[in-house]
Amino acid sequence: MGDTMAERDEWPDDGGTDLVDPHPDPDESAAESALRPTTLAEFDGQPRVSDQLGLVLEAARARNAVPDHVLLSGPPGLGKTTLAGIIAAEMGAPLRISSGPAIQHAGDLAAILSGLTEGEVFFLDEIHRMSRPAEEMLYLAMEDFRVDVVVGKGPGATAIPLDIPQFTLVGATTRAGMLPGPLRDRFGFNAQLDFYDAEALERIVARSGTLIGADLDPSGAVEIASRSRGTPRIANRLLRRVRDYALVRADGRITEAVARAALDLYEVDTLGLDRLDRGVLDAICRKFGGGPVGLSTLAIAVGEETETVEEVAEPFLVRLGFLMRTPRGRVATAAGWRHLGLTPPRQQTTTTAEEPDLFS
Ligand SMILES: Nc1ncnc2c1ncn2[C@@H]1O[C@H](COP(=O)(O)OP(=O)(O)OP(=O)(O)O)[C@@H](O)[C@H]1O
Repeated sequence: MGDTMAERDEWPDDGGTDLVDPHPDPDESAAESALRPTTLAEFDGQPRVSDQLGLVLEAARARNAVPDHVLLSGPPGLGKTTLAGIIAAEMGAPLRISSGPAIQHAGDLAAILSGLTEGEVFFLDEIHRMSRPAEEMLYLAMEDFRVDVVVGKGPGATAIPLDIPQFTLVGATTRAGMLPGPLRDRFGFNAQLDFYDAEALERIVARSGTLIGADLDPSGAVEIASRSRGTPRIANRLLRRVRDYALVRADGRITEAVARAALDLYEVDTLGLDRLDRGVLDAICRKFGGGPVGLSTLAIAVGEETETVEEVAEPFLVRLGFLMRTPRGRVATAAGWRHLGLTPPRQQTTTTAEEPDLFS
């Protein structure tokens, strides 16, 4: 499709094979589905969104109406797909799932919309990646529950209006800023999902542990949660790996010590940095004196593609306050130096914040 960097996700889908990569991994979809909460009451960790959404759904039920269209935005792995399923379940409605990149022609969208049943929830993932003609068709569908089907070509083409059933669109995007204003305005409710705090992740890990039948000590859940980068998808993935370790290398019980040993083995450190994250930070500090160093030089130094460094490792390092992207190149902060157990150079010690806030 020839996406430019600017058009692509800040959290792009690179296949998601990495343990701490927040993107979905197709091989994990069955395991993920088994752990999805199915009611709003079960959806832990986003109290503001749960409260507001609960009100929207309750009001719709009271009015015996289809709920307003809902826009969910935020980084991958925080529960957008899960929430779409919850909205459908809470409304007792079927759920239809598609994604922006899958809808390249307006006709694809017309086919989906005209096949919906009354009240159906239509989840459209990566809505910012839909084609322009499909997007324009969606405006009309969202507002008037109508699509114009164009028949014929050239000057003789005619648009035949077609009524479609009332439905609720749940749009999901990692880039709310990339949505055109007219599309954003057509959503009645707009929810921004945030990274989860440690306590919420602990509860999620404990719940998932019960569901997968793991023998999980609360201290083990704390250890897993603290290395999960504020992201339930990563927490569940680490839990599965730690469960395996506990079965093979210990007596099956996931204690703090077992979780720690397992995650050390998988090279996920106490803040959730993996080998690539640490490699990038280490190269900036040790090979380039803390920077600034250009992205391509840095990528060569760690033996990775520039895209991988820029899109997979850097966002989390920036979020932790360990790395700065400056016009002159990448710079390690004092906190970054300290995380590696190194002493920051003198001019660095005063320039940066102290310990990072992992979950903000
Ligand atoms: N609040 C939550 N409580 C418990 N589990 C959660 C919660 N949010 C997400 N999860 C779990 O995290 C995993 C990923 O969630 P989900 O697929 O909904 O994320 P997403 O935001 O749609 O990600 P993407 O945008 O990459 O598709 C699922 O297994 C789900 O069960």
